[in-house]
Amino acid sequence: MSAATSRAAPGGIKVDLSGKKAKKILAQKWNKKKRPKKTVLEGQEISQLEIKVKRKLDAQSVQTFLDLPISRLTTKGLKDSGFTRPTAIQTQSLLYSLGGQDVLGASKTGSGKTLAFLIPLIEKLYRLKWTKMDGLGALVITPTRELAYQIFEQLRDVGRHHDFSAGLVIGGKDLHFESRRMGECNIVICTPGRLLQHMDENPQFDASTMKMLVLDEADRCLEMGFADQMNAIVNNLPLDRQTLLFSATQTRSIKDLARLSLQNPVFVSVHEHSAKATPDQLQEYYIVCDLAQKMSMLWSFVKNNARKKILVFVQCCKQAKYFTELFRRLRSPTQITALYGTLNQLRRMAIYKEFCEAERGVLIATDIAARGLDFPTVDWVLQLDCPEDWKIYNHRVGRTARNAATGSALLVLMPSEEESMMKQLRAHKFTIVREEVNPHKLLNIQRKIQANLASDTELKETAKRAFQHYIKSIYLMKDKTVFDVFALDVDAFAVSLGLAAAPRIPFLEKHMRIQAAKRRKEKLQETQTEESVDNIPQSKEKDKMRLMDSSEDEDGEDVITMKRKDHAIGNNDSEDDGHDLLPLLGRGSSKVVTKAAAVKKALKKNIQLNQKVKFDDDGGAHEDDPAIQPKASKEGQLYEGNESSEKPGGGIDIEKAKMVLKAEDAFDRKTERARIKEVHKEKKRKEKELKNKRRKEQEGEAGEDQDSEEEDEDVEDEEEEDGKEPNLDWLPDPDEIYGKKKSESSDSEGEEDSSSEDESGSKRKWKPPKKPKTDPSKRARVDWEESSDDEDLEQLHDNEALALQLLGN
Ligand SMILES: Nc1ncnc2c1ncn2[C@@H]1O[C@H](COP(=O)(O)OP(=O)(O)OP(=O)(O)O)[C@@H](O)[C@H]1O
Repeated sequence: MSAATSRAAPGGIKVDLSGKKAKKILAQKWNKKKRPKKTVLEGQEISQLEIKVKRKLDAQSVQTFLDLPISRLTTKGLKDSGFTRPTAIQTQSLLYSLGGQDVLGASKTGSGKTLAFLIPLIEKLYRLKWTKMDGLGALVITPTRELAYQIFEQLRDVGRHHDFSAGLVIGGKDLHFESRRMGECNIVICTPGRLLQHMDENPQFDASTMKMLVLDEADRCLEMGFADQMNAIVNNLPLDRQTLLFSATQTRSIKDLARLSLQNPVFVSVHEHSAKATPDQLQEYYIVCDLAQKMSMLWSFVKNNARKKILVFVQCCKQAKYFTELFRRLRSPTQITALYGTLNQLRRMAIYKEFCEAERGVLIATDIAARGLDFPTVDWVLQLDCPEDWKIYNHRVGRTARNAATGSALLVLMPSEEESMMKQLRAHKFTIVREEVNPHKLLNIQRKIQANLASDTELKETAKRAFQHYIKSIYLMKDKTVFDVFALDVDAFAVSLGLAAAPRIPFLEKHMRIQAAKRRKEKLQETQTEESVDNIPQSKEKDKMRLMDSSEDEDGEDVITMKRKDHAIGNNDSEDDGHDLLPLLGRGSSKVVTKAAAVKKALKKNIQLNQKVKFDDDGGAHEDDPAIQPKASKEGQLYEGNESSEKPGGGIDIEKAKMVLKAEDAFDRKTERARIKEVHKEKKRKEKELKNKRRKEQEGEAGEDQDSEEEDEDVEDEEEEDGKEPNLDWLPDPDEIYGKKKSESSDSEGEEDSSSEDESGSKRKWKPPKKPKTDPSKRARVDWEESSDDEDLEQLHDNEALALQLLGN
């Protein structure tokens, strides 16, 4: 078999055939006299094989691959690769697939499904006497690049004595580069995304000749959002093909796909009646620990198992990246690497191969490593973060204890995840033993982490992103019975990652705001229809909460720490029902209840309103309820006197009420001004008395003249105050300015006005004072004055509502 990749192929496999030179070689080989001779031999064998496959074989009679109707070249390849006895799934499925039937196969992880579909694939093309010139004969679709690569490697191994060309189409390379090679491939192993791209953009892609389709881990392809595309792919392939579909987990979606793509399939489920879902030799454990403990837990585990080969699963790429970088800085006692989707392809492949070859070490990976990957001799699978569901759990733990080897798996669950996840796992026949964490054995590395982050801003950024992406991935999880983002102690989690405080999580804040708004709208609609009086105090309470909450929202703080049992994304309203988000989001407080409406409702029910108590300067309490206080203005008194006649039929004359309110306001203002004036007068009087007393003591009679002048001044002031309506306090103080100028004149002669005379006492011509350029205090005062009008207006509106109540009595 030749491989249409640029890699050198071991074991006599012919390598990359492309370009003019390759075509020339191909033509020469084709013309060699040896070729027809070989074809005659092959023809004879093929005829025998055709007869054999039609015979009904008993699975019990199959001990080795030689017992099966498999070509000599394939059995030789199998033997050379170390495979002599087929596994259960291989025997069971080969009995049908070699005969040309469609097969839907399921078996435990590591039980040899890859060979179960590769052998019939090779045999099919061989028996069809497929040559390089016949184009595409078989297509294998698999979810991840690593898995595609692994299948490709196994194909090269077992098919080493055949003369087919095979190619990997997994992206990461130029589309034209792949296009050229695809035209020369008899077998293409691909990921669904890249295959679709070729179908859409590569005119040379021709699947019309195809005879065999393999869907490996098809359920994963469907989960990755390729359901429609997968259906489109299979519908565009020739109908006279054979289709094989294999997975360790059979789901509803896979059965739907099988219905579409397989014709009269044979269902081969080897371990269907097994008491345990996972390989018998796999030991499964779980522990419960808090999110903030996970870091120490991982470090302790790595330290204690430094001689082992460990695969660690985490929730997202950023975590894998951060943990790896951090542990390297902390001088991990063993080699530590990370495998995740956002790495470039070459790096991914290099890491994958490195871990395959390693005897010990730690690989921190996301779920791209969960399916199908066959890392040899993994001792431990540690699931630091809970898997999405039982299927992912199954695939993850399946990376150890493969093909009769032993292995152990440890699942770390948070208290909020335990009940629901364990229920799910037990329902699917996973036998997991709970272990207790020995707190004394946990190595606390928090200080070390913090120290590292303090000296490395890049690492700190990585930690921040790990935090945010983890929260986001939990939030996006479908199964809200297991994953409750609001149950997470984010502050403690941030600290455990070495961060001083929890970074903001804007998407979550936004989500919560949207949810709150939605609920408010719903509530508004509800309360509009049922004006239940019993709701009044609640509404008030909720309104208060809403206001508090909105401010909290804006700050973006304390959003996560509150508990909530579910938080469906999108429109899953029904799930939200019955869960209490009120304390934070003001759920149900959506109706904006005006004061007037509240008062009306209260009055209807004779609810006693709270009384506002005002304290005067001497600490005396006065009730400030306008309903109790008598009207002070003329208009008010008049209105009060005629109150009963003013509201015929119990109605309220709002215009009149407003007018009375205005008059009352004006009266209040006047009274207040008079009070202030009185206070000033009193103060000045006291000052004057004091001065007089002093002067009398010091100067005797001479002080009397001075006093009378001052007295006059005071009188003037008072008169001015009496007469002035507008407040002119904001104007610059002329005394201050002139005084200043006077003192400045001596310092800056040149700036002095030419009209001003010297200090000899001659008259100074008045000039409007320059407005000080910056005088914040005064400007602030002007602003305040301006805004006070608005406040007055607001006050007016508030008072209006109170007046309504007043009038309604
Ligand atoms: N007949 C066999 N004899 C010995 N070893 C085998 C045989 N068939 C497969 N193996 C080995 O068993 C291991 C697991 O095989 P394979 O990866 O095909 O399992 P799988 O069922 O596809 O697992 P998964 O469900 O995880 O994808 C591989 O290392 C493979 O080389």
